[in-house]
Amino acid sequence: MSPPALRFLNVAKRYAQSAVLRDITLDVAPGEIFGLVGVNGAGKTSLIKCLLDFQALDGGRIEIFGVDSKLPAARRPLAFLPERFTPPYYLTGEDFLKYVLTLHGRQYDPADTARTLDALDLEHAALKRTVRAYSKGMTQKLGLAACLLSHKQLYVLDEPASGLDPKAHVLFKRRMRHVRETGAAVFLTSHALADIDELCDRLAILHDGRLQFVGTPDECRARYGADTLEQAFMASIG
Ligand SMILES: Nc1ncnc2c1ncn2[C@@H]1O[C@H](COP(=O)(O)OP(=O)(O)OP(=O)(O)O)[C@@H](O)[C@H]1O
Repeated sequence: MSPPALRFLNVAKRYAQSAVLRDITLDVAPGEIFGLVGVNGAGKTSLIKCLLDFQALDGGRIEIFGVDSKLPAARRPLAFLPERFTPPYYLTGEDFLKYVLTLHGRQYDPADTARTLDALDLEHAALKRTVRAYSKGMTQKLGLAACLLSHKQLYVLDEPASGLDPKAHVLFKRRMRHVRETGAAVFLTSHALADIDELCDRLAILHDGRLQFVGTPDECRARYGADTLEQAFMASIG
């Protein structure tokens, strides 16, 4: 049996004396879109930083396709979009994509790039401009394009729809479904519960450092006797 795309096993993380993650255990399957939700400061970005080995764990273990996430090789099948994506301002969009693809060990493919830009509604001419001239939404689209062009098996996206206009938002969700069809896994955070409901196969609610719920949106509503995911979320965080 193939290993999960992501496995968190009894993960614990503290900052000084303050526990931010306690006993987090969770699997994400290949071909699954998984959403992590929680109030500001719940620990979502901290969990992602632990997964990427940007921060050391205080307990537990994280595996990426069965490999300990502390090993650099574990992160090879993964593309990551940070919460505040800020590419080097002096590069053109095209230079940035070429640079990232080099890091991923891939050739720059103009046809693939054009398709990906269309899929995110980023005008092709923008690639010739330096990133300093980009709006917030354009910058976010560039970051998403860089991830998608890597054609990885796992996408870790911290608030990927942040700053996207309504059209790009719709196109982004369409693209995520396409990614799922290829068998890749997506682990994303979002504050937009409507997106989570529409897009995610399963979600986890992180609160007070613990997972309060893990399951499908329907299971979440049923668990809390709620009509909407918003109501269920509010009930889950008490
Ligand atoms: N490097 C750090 N040192 C100390 N405390 C930190 C550090 N990084 C995060 N924290 C604290 O850990 C808690 C969780 O932060 P984190 O950024 O993981 O939350 P989040 O769920 O991603 O929040 P948001 O939804 O606002 O992005 C917060 O209380 C934050 O202040």
